[in-house]
Amino acid sequence: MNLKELVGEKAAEYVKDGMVVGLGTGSTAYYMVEAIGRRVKEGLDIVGVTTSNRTKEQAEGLGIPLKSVDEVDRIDLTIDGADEISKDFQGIKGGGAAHLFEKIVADNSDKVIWIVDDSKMVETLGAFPLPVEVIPYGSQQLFRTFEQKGYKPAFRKTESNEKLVTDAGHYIIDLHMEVIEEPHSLATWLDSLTGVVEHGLFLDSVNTVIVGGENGVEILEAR
Ligand SMILES: O=C[C@H](O)[C@H](O)[C@H](O)COP(=O)(O)O
Repeated sequence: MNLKELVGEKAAEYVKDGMVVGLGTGSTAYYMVEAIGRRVKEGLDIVGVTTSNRTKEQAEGLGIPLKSVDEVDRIDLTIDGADEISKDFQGIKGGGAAHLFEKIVADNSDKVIWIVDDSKMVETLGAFPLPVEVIPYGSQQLFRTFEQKGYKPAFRKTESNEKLVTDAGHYIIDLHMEVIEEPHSLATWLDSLTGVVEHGLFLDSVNTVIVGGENGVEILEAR
């Protein structure tokens, strides 16, 4: 079993009958969705809320009952992957371009679990490029603003070298900052920019991190 599968299966154990469960996106979340799908086939009674078209297709294929985020009062638990997690449990997400829907689902969840392998645990955020989801109209102007700040922006591209379009119809500009000393002030600044829909800084968001390493699974309580 690889580390992504290990943490995915561990996280699925947190899901109980009657829960509304946020289903994250990515190669690690994939295994969690598979594990929940197996439990649903065995009789687990839950409703899933997906965070991307990819996860929706996977969950539908597994027969997991689904509702949209707007059809539920509240989400009991969301399980998702992450791209980087700092010592104080702040995170970067969006490597799979799903962070807008993921943040909406996380913000409406009573509890959030992230599942990662230990290579994602870092001292300080920033080595992973920070995804910023932007409205196409005016996006070149935002690109210039990021360039002037020295953030080394790059539009996320598809394999055919087109600008990637997210599930919500936006572009992504990745910021290559190397080190993010003050994630909260950066988040406040990004939030203030017209045309920025959402960025990949998930601050004070996670409750529990399940980390897979060569010695097995470690469970870290963040808050
Ligand atoms: O947009 C994608 C999500 O934020 C993912 O959860 C994140 O990129 C981690 O993905 P993976 O488990 O594939 O490394």
